Amino acid sequence: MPELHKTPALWRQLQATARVVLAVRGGASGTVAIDAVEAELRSGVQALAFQVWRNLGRAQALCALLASKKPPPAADALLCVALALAWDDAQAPYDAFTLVNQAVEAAKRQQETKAQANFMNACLRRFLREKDTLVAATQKDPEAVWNHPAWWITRLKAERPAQWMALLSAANRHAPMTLRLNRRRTCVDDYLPLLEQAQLRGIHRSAQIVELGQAVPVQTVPGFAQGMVSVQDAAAQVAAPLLLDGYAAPQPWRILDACAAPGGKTGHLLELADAEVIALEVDARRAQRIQSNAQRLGLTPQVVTADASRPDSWWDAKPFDLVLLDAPCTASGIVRRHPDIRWLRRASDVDQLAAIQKRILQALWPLVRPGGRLLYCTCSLFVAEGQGQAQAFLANNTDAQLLPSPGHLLPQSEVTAGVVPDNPLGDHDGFFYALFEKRAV
Ligand SMILES: C[S@@+](CC[C@H](N)C(=O)[O-])C[C@H]1O[C@@H](n2cnc3c(N)ncnc32)[C@H](O)[C@@H]1O
Repeated sequence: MPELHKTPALWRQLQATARVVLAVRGGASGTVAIDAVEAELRSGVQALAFQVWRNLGRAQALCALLASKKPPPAADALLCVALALAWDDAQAPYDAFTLVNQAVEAAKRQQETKAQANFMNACLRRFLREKDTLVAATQKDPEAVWNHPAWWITRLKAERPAQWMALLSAANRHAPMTLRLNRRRTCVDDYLPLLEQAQLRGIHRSAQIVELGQAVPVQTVPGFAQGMVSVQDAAAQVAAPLLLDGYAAPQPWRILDACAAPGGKTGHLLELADAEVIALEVDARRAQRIQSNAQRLGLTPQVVTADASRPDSWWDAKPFDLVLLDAPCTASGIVRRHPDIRWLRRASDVDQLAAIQKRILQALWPLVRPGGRLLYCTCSLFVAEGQGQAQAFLANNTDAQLLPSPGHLLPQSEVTAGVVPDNPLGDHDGFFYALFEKRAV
């Protein structure tokens, strides 16, 4: 008889989710930790883990009230998973009793938490009895209210006194699934009917941007396999046109996409321009993704695996017309898509990453030909990785001038003044853009 498809037991999913949460607490990225989950459990665990990260501040505060002594790491992670999923009836994927029963079952059935199963049972039963009082008691803890680490909240509050609450709320919402149309293969008029045939709602945002009414597995997006579309947030789609539009030097242009993997912006550049594009990436495994993404889109960048901050090791001394530097950053602007990031980062990462960004920016500037452009961007909300970086760069490089640039693209933003102005925009990730031109001598 054929085996009937069965959903894995919830206690197994909770065990795997707690392992993923523990891995991120230990410094692994959520994506890598979820990829390591066995295939049968993976999609369920991803949904649970995302919800846990969006509620982990509250769960940790509840855990501190319930357990006078912090349990060992594996038990603590499982306890936090149960509390994060059960504390709010409106969001809970299962009723609180089921979650508690299954979490205790999960604890009993694995070596690393077995010894704490009775203790966890006592904590979680008390939680069920006193839920409202306990939740109310966590209400004065900012980490519980905003579900971000305290250092992050403090930093955002200081940098954006008028917007920090809106930004933190936006970071806990779900992001839309946004497509970029490959204008070499389709256009809005041809593509929207394909979505309709697939019974998907497409919201037409611009010539190349279509937002889906609901997220679906990427393989089921019409025309994805045929390279008609890519999945890319609307803020990330600002990069290629910003760099290319209005650049008047004779073609073909020589373009460097530094820090290129997985190649989202490389593909966009090649969709828009007939140019020589060199896609540079320091991580060899990630560099392979540039190639496969470009292949799907029918594009041919030259992929080079090397360190952008060390041009002596890869540059052929031919200047670039245009350089796109999408620098490594805290990714604080894309936490709604990667809710683990806020728990992975440490306060010290901001300055460390800003120093790396500065080093790469300084190393690449001499590679731009006079009259050429460099677009600096990060998917960060923090000033040190955006406006601060751009201001320091302008102060240190008198041959650089700032062209009209969006500055910080903030979800839910209001306008504030500055050398690089903040930008008022709607529902997209947080990004920063500064476009520099090298004065012709
Ligand atoms: C923000 S991601 C780039 C995203 C990419 N531009 C896109 O649109 O798909 C930053 C990338 O820079 C790479 N990277 C970090 N340091 C680098 C360096 N020194 N040289 C080259 N690449 C680097 C990282 O491995 C990562 O793939």
